[in-house]
Amino acid sequence: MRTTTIGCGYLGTTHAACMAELGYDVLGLEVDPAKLELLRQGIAPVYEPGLSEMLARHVESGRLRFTDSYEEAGQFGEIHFLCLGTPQARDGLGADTSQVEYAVTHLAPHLTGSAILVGKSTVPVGTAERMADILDFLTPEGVESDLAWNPEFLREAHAVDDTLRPDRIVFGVRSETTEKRLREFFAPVIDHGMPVVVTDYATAELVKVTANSFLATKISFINAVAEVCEAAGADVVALADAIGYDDRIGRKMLGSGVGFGGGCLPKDLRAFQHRAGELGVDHLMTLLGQVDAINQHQRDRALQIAKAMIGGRLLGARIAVWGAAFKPGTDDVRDSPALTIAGQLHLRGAKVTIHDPKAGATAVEMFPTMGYADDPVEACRDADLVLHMTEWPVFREVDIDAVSAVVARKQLLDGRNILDLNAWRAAGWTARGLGRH
Ligand SMILES: NC(=O)C1=CN([C@@H]2O[C@H](COP(=O)(O)OP(=O)(O)OC[C@H]3O[C@@H](n4cnc5c(N)ncnc54)[C@H](O)[C@@H]3O)[C@@H](O)[C@H]2O)C=CC1
Ligand SMILES: O=C(O)[C@H]1O[C@H](OP(=O)(O)OP(=O)(O)OC[C@H]2O[C@@H](n3ccc(=O)[nH]c3=O)[C@H](O)[C@@H]2O)[C@H](O)[C@@H](O)[C@@H]1O
Repeated sequence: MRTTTIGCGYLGTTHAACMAELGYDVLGLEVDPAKLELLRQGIAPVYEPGLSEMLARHVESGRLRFTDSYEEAGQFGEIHFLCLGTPQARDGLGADTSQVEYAVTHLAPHLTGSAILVGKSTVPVGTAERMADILDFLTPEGVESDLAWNPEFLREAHAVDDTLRPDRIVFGVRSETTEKRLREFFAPVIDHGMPVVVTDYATAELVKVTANSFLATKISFINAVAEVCEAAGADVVALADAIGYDDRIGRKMLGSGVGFGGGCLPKDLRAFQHRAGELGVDHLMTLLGQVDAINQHQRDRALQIAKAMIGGRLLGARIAVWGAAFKPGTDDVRDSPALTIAGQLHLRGAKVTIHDPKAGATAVEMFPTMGYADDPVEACRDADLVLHMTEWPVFREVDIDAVSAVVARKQLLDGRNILDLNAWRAAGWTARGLGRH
């Protein structure tokens, strides 16, 4: 069977390669010429563990191809996945759905046979209904079309595995025929006992933003508690372990530190906040606003602590920053706490040197004027302070003596509350976390 993936960024590239892995003939559509060129050569435009090998293999075999033509995509297959970006709107908190709307508008006139458009992008509730109206209006006579919303829950750094083995699938549909066809399409993924939730458009759209907002709330909650721990002399890591043993709470997403970033959690939280406001649900709007504010505050807090550690004067101070990606396992620096904090220090006159195992190139694109080093120890040469901002394993495994030998002052701030502070202290360092002993 043939299928298309419209929009080949972090989500779409993984989706396209994984659908080829499941045995489908896949055509990916991407409008960015630089990305398209890479994709056509079988090179992933983003770093994601396991993705580049899979992509190269399927491009080589011809099972996976790429185009920038909506006409070709419309005629290629009958199931079309919409993986377009939905960034935060330039003029407010809401989501910009123009890429999705463009795709539906340009794909619909070229559809053939009996086509289904399957939205995977994260959108404000009400978008699918609107897209279905556009689709109905633009579908050529004699062609059958339908729209489904199938939100995506994959995590970057685990994207391939999460796509091939998701923990649930949600289908927002308006017809049983479409549900049946989607179940058939996803049959290789729908494992025995894996929950499949079939629902309406609005619920499917809301499941996605609710899930991300809940995860964000957990993180902001523990970070707010970390500040209490700091004030009271308690340890937030031991606290999170203790509450996490309760199954009803769980330890996941209770990692404290500089907070959440990335291309999704922050913008989805804000878009949901905005939509809740539009729908007149003020309590939710206020709650989500607080979650966002607490998260932003973690970055300021880390900045203030860093400044205090070097005696209050950033101008001319040398600061090593370990990590640029918004989390380990990716080269994605969108709304990254590490890069935001590094950028702020740089703008205030500090000489910042960053090392990130995979996100160096994407970070340079965003902040070309900061310093970059090829390894964690080199980043620390002559540093007055080392900031651990993204918890790549290489930073946990670093040779403390080697770092001690190159720094100007032995000072460490662990912004992810994950390093063994006592080991650093034993080597003569002033080492601190956020809300931690
Ligand atoms: N990145 C992730 O881990 C996840 C993302 N999502 C959602 O999936 C959607 C896509 O996210 P990402 O892949 O991260 O965004 P992205 O920005 O990396 O990818 C979007 C891609 O679409 C392309 N594009 C833009 N306009 C186009 C058009 N008119 N026609 C064809 N292609 C076009 C862009 O050039 C880009 O490559 C968003 O709604 C996001 O919230 C959902 C779950 C996970
Ligand atoms: O919609 C999306 O794009 C995706 O957003 C998140 O996935 P992702 O952004 O890849 O990363 P997470 O692992 O959720 O981490 C998000 C941020 O929270 C931070 N985080 C995570 C966990 C934690 O305990 N503490 C914490 O600060 C991470 O450092 C990172 O900055 C969700 O986990 C996915 O289910 C969802 O599909």
